[in-house]
Amino acid sequence: MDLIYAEATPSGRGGVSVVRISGEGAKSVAERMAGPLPKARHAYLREILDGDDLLDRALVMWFEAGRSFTGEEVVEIHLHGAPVIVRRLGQVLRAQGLRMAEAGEFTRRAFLHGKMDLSEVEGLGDLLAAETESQRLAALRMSHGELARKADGWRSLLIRASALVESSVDFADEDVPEKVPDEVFGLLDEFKAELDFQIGGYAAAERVRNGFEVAIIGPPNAGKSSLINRIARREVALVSDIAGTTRDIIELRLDLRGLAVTLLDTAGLRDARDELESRGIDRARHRAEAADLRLHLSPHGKADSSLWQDGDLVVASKADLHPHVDGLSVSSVTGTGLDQVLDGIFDILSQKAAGAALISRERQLNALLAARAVIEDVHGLEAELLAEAIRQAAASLDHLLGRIGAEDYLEVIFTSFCIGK
Ligand SMILES: Nc1nc2c(c(=O)[nH]1)N(C=O)[C@@H](CNc1ccc(C(=O)N[C@@H](CCC(=O)O)C(=O)O)cc1)CN2
Ligand SMILES: Nc1nc2c(ncn2[C@@H]2O[C@H](COP(=O)(O)OP(=O)(O)OP(=O)(O)O)[C@@H](O)[C@H]2O)c(=O)[nH]1
Repeated sequence: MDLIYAEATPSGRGGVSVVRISGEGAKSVAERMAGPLPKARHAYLREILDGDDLLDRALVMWFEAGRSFTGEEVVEIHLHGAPVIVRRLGQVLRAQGLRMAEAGEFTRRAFLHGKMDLSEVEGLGDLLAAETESQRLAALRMSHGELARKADGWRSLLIRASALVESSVDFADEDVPEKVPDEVFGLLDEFKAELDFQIGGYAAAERVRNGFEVAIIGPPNAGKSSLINRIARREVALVSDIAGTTRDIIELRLDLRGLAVTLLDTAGLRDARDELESRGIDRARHRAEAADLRLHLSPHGKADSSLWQDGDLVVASKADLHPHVDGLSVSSVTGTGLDQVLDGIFDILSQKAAGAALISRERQLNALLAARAVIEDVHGLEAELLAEAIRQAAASLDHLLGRIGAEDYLEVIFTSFCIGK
């Protein structure tokens, strides 16, 4: 594989810029510029030379093939963080025949050399995209192989089951119908329970990864836009005392005490006065129905019964104008009650988040559903068919970890990566 390089740190001015080189010969490329680098994984402060020209004084280290992030020989040059220095180094490297890496190419090489499986690559992608603590934690677990280790455990169950089935075939008396040992079904039931647990917790994990949706709904002029503005601490939605101001849905991405949440401001619910308002209300209803939680907002703290779902939150608005009512109330003018409303949302969503599985992508879900489907009705199957079902379940696990069929998927995932990762 050819030698590639890229800036690993974000481009621009900063304290330090790291340029990474990967591929066979990376070390000699670096030694030509920086002098001898005797020990792998040791940082050397060196003058980086372009011929006789001093390019920078930098920290340089190398990693031997097989013991690096990509699995190839890797060099890191930690330069002063000025774009002009990075640019100059790039020129020198290209002059030596190196090529600038594509987005995700270092990680792709790590995958190709078995340093990471597909779930770890996905976890790394999530980690780089994480905006909140819960996203960071879930991504970190995934990128450190937690799902991969689980899947290896399941694979061991299948291997044991498969060995038991084989032995029942091998030693069966020709005249007596072979009997599959009960233990096989015990193992498969155990596997099935693990799959069910992950499949059952997929939706919550997906929400943690992509964010929960909370729709603020209520009659016109209830103060929905004012509330979302107060939470955003800026004017994301227009506020007016004209009923029916909000028509389209306005989204606000929030880090709510570590959870990623999208708040939706929606059109006030009433019999629409015109076509445009009517379309806005339809939209509001659809999004509200599909949301993870509805916050019913109105001056008197009444819920909209046509959109009510168990566990919804009811909040009285304009608390500065109205006497205290039972339950939650908020004033977007004074801010009274705002923390309690946010706490209320957080409590409900964090309960949902607590049910999160490890799998959080549709691709992962599909792999597990496929495994689940082939072992659904195995009880009483004869040995040959049973062995085949177990093989197929194991193949689904191979899909999960990208041992089969990863190529197309990698293309998709790496387009979301930066150059240098
Ligand atoms: N300077 C620097 N910092 C970094 C990275 C990096 O590449 N360079 N990372 C890049 O993402 C992350 C750390 N991840 C890394 C993962 C594996 C290896 C590595 O060398 N693995 C070898 C050796 C393992 C060992 O000796 O324990 C291997 O897996 O064989 C290095 C960094 C975050 N910080
Ligand atoms: N006193 C007081 N007035 C408020 C409060 N919240 C909103 N208002 C006022 O109520 C009116 C309607 O507020 P909006 O936030 O536009 O209400 P909305 O629910 O988004 O209205 P639609 O877009 O018509 O559905 C505006 O005049 C706001 O200034 C509040 O907490 N206290």
